[in-house]
Amino acid sequence: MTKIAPSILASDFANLEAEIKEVEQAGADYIHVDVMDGKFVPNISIGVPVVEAIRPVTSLPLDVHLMIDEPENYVEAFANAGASIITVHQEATSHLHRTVQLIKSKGVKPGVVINPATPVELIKPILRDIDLVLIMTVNPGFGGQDFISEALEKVKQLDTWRKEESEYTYEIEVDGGVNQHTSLLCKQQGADVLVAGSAIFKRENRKEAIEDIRNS
Ligand SMILES: O=C(CO)[C@H](O)[C@H](O)COP(=O)(O)O
Repeated sequence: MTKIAPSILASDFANLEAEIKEVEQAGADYIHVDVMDGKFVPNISIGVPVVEAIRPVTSLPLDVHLMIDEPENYVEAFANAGASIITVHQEATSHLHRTVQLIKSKGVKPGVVINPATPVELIKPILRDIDLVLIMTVNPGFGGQDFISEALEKVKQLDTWRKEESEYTYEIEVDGGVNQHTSLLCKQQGADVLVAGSAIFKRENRKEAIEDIRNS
């Protein structure tokens, strides 16, 4: 069954605990946390204290997407705050292998994410070391953007590689512009986890929203 990771970027921050509990009850599999530094992406969102604050309010894995330059400097802080998965951008560090090993050493699952214009071949050497690959279908930084369908070729390639190579155990996650229509395209190419912000939190009925995305 396709996993659904609601992105709290689109939630009501004044009621974050209630928002998280509602999507957990509604069947979410991960809570997706978008961390932005105003440098790697042109926006600032949430940081370590928020991850620490939400850790006790849900039993779901916290899927922490670091949209920050030199993420290696913050791995320990997010691990200590309670991240279950830490995903770093290939474009944001000169030391991808070292950063992935650092995440693992903290007992956290490592993920690698690439922007829409980044070729998937660039991360092939790291695939056997990671638990998750995140394919961006928008340019990161903001919720509510249009889905870039060209990026789906990379989902298909990742699915092909993992069918050919038993050492690859990564989940394929897609993020950006995912809704009940675009979700079908993602699943058809082999995506396992779908991140959705606006399509879940901007709807009154979160259960229906999650089911519509999962069952499209
Ligand atoms: O990483 C992100 C933005 O950089 C968000 O997770 C993503 O954009 C989700 O928002 P939406 O579903 O509204 O597109």
